[in-house]
Amino acid sequence: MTTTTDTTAPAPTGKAVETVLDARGVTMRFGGLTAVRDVDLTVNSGEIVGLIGPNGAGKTTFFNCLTGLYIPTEGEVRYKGTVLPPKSFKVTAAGIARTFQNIRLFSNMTVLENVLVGRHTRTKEGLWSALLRGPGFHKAEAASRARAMELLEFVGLANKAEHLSRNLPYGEQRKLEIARALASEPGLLLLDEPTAGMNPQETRAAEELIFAIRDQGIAVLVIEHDMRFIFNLCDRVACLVQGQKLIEGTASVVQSDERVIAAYLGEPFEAAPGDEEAAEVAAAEKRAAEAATEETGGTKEAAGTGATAAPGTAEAPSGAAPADDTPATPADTTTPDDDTTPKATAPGDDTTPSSGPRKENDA
Ligand SMILES: Nc1ncnc2c1ncn2[C@@H]1O[C@H](COP(=O)(O)OP(=O)(O)OP(=O)(O)O)[C@@H](O)[C@H]1O
Repeated sequence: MTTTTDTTAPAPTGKAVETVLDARGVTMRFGGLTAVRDVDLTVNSGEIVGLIGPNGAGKTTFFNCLTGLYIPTEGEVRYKGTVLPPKSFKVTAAGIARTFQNIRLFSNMTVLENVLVGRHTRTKEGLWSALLRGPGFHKAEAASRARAMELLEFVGLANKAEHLSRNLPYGEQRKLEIARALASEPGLLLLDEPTAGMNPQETRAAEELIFAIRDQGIAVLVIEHDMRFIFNLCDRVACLVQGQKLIEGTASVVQSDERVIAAYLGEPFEAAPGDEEAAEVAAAEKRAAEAATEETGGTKEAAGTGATAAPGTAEAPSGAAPADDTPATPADTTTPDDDTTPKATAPGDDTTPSSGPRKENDA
């Protein structure tokens, strides 16, 4: 095993910085579509690195290339110096764990059982041992349960160990996914939109949890659309646009980059009316409608109905539930399904993310 070690910069812990993940020239093509093009990315020990980009930019595809779900068309991925095997369970065993954009828990299992499933790559007991249930099996099982409880304590779910996972609120299901990923004792944790569908309090708690994970010596690579979250959290951020890495740097460099702002928010439409103009139009329409009512002697109610409908205040689209806010279904943690199917979002889809880069952020 060759280990890539960069000793030029000391890690926060005082230890030498080690390159945990080294992705070089990763390209992933699906027929004629190049979802990821020649992307390089490293994650060092002690780091939290963010991966951002508009919908369809190739972030999840890149994650899938890192975790053995996809074999990159070109390029190479190394974990602590060793080229990763092209099988997701082997990647997990090597030391990379992940969570999914769409929660994938075993909904009919308890919270504790879900974490125990995550430990399978770290337990040596085989089929015969499990069937015969000898002393070795019981000892290993007790150790696994103890570790699983420790992890539930760590994420704040110990008091719900015996609950069915499907009964947990959404934010807690996401925490449970993280606990399950940690159960494989990874050196690198990949989080795909960990705060999707969370309220601000849950998002803040998730931020604290990820800092705590980093403090335990686990490097983190996180995809997120919530820019405030990502710029608060990450030591470094890389932005993908249409499969290519547009920029990589510290939060302050990336969040003030005009290309990132343009890619995320879209170029402002020059003639777009501001709030003031919209209010003026609304007032003018109201006056006109009132005048018309007086002339025709129509009812006040009728006038009000038509007149007060200011442009842009037409019935707002109903708050779309997060795409992954569906009850978790039993799924093999190593055999995901959704991520292997093409998504509806086209490359370059400029759907505005939930929040854009915030300059006021002091990250
Ligand atoms: N298995 C697949 N087969 C064909 N095309 C795919 C496949 N997986 C992803 N794609 C396409 O690759 C492009 C990148 O998709 P990907 O899901 O990686 O983007 P993303 O940045 O993660 O988007 P989002 O933020 O919406 O999750 C999209 O155009 C998508 O339709």
